[in-house]
Amino acid sequence: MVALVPAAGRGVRLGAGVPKALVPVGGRSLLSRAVRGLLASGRVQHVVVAAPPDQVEVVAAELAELPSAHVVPGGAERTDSVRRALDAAAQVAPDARVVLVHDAARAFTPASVIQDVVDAVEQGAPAVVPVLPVTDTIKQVDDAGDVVSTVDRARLRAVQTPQGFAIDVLRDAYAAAGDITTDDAGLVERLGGEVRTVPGHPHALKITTAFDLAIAESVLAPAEDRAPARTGAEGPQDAGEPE
Ligand SMILES: Nc1ccn([C@@H]2O[C@H](COP(=O)(O)OP(=O)(O)OP(=O)(O)O)[C@@H](O)[C@H]2O)c(=O)n1
Ligand SMILES: C[C@](O)(CO)[C@H](O)COP(=O)(O)O
Repeated sequence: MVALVPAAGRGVRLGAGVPKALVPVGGRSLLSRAVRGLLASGRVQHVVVAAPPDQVEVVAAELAELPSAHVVPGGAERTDSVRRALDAAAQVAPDARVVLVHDAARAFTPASVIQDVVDAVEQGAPAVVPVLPVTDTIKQVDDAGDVVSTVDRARLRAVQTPQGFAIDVLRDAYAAAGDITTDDAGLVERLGGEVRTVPGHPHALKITTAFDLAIAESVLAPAEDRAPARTGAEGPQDAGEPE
């Protein structure tokens, strides 16, 4: 089993000043956590990471402890990064029949989600995505931002990663891809391919904004990695800090 990890994004919405994949949470980068999570699932033997093109050596050093992780330069769009990793997978894992595509930004995805996706592909589904029901009311608006309608959310799902594929299905989808898409299963859909869903998990959220990062630091990072809680015995706090 080979997993592709697109990690070449800049993280503009996070605004951390470094590529998002290299942002640490609890002393370990999002990328390192995502790759270790895939390997710890017990279902992934090889990982191909698409790094920001100017950070390939930095990313390789970040993953140096993980000999099953390989690093290639990513591209301008997520689709370009996945395509480059998929091409490299032919050398890294030539016998792989199943491939996962997993955002570095979904660094806290539970092993059970990874295992469920792999199981569904191995049981014959050509493409599998983990999903969550939409919990907010959804409205469609016009160009002015005025509400046009309220969408029936009963059949809406928010899509996470890892997304799993029979590797030939993903190769065919990328060979046919004309435009960029926001997810890989979208390319399979365009070819009329079947895409199955399995339950996702709130912890598999995509860390996109500073708020998401705060959630990761305070809730998702293992307790031993978190900054110690204040006891009140540390002495005076910074001026201006709320009591
Ligand atoms: N050219 C790109 C753009 C995105 N990604 C990866 O795709 C995943 C999902 O993208 P997103 O979370 O939107 O990351 P960014 O593109 O970095 O975010 P932003 O749009 O805020 O810059 C991330 O792991 C990101 O590194 C990638 O490999 N190559
Ligand atoms: C692949 C993905 O994470 C599934 O939700 C998502 O589509 C990525 O989209 P982004 O706009 O590039 O963050």
